[in-house]
Amino acid sequence: MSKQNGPLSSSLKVKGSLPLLLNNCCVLPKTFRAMNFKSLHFLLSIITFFLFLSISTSDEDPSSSSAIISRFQQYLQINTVQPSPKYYEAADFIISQAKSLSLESRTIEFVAGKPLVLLKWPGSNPDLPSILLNSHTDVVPAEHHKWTHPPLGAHIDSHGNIYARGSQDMKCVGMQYLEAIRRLKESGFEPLRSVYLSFVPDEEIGGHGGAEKFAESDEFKKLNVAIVLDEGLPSPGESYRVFYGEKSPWWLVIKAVGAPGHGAKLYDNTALENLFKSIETVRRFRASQFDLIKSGLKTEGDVVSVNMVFLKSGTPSPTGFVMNLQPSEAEAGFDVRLPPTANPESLERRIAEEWAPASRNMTFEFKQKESIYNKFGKPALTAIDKSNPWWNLLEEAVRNANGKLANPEIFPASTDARYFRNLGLPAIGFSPVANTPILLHDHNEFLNQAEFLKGIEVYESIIKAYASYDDDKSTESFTDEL
Ligand code: MET
Ligand SMILES: [Zn+2]
Ligand SMILES: [Zn+2]
Repeated sequence: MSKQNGPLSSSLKVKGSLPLLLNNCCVLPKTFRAMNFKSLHFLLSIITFFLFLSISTSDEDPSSSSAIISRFQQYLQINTVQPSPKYYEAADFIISQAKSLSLESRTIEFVAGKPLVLLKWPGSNPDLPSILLNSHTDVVPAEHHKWTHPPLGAHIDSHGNIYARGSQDMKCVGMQYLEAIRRLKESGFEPLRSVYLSFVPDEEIGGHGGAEKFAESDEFKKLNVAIVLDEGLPSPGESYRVFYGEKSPWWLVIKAVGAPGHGAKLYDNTALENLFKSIETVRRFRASQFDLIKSGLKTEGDVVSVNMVFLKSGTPSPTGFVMNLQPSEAEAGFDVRLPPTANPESLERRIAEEWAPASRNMTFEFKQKESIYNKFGKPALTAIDKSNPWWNLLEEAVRNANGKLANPEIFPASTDARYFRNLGLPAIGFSPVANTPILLHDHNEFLNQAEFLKGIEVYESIIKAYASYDDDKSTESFTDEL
């Protein structure tokens, strides 16, 4: 099920040849007098060679900004687009990064063909609970022709914006973790607690073959994790958004049936008429929830969101659809998300009685339906007060990196963090990306390279604070009290 990825290897660092070059320069005047033209030419060639070597090797310095950005681009260029992500390419890339950082690595396949890469930076006190930095390797599809730059190209424009699917969601975070560790190692920092990094598959299709199985596994138990960090959202402003809970996805399909007939005939009880009545009811509910946000009475994280994501009906023909036949079946799909404060029973009643009433022969099914409660029957929320030392450490660490946290929120969509919160573990959603429009799942997703680099410093500060935190009571209160 799981395999080690070979022995640890130390990082290979190519240094420039500047000292040698300077030595050459210093002896130049004296040597010059004693030289004929041929040997002078020879000496100049050598100098030019070392100058060239110095410039070209400084580009290869793994800590340089250009090397960091180029590694990010490489990861973005790997096609991990759902529904056919090239997971092994991503795994190979991550393992090669781990080797260059002397991190231990392991690949676990909870589902065949869906590797999860687990990296470890061992702490000096293995008895202390560990830190888990989670990120998903898959990305959602893109409509290539609607992008200004190809979604797998990682093109950098004149403003330094890197265009790619996954640049915000969430290959950026995976790479920022690794680059922060690179910097910490270079600074000589040694963690007290072990730091694990999990690169998981399938988040974008529910996480069932990835984080869900991982969180339930014995392998996970053995890691003795105290705190999980996972993705957040970019912040359009200066302050970093941060999340302590999230909405639960209910992916709902409503089905209508009705009498078929001539396309020219007006009659009652057609499938599409029945479906339209439901769609109108859902639309009114959606507007009522949205109005609560618009009026300022509630925030995005407090309301139920519902959006229609597909409509399916009609009788196909070689030229499109048959135009003079009213279909006998129709269905619509809705992405519904419930905040932790929702009343799931009341929403389910609403669906059965108003959105898909049996009185109109309507039926419904859930493609996904997750509880808002953790396994202890309590809302799956991470404490954001003094009772949670990890929260205070995060606030302080971000401040130390000259960043500011916005007020903590409920994540409006879903992330793998929910599988860890379900265990009663604290999990914080945080992407250190500010001054950036939110373009997750949108066209032209991009991230500015300067913002990406700044985020590495923020993680450096967080990982340092977390991995140094010396209190073995840090997990006790989280398993059953939330
Ligand atoms: N992160 C994705 C989303 O929120 C997939 C989550 S699975 C419900 O849509
Ligand atoms: Zn994501
Ligand atoms: Zn996503």
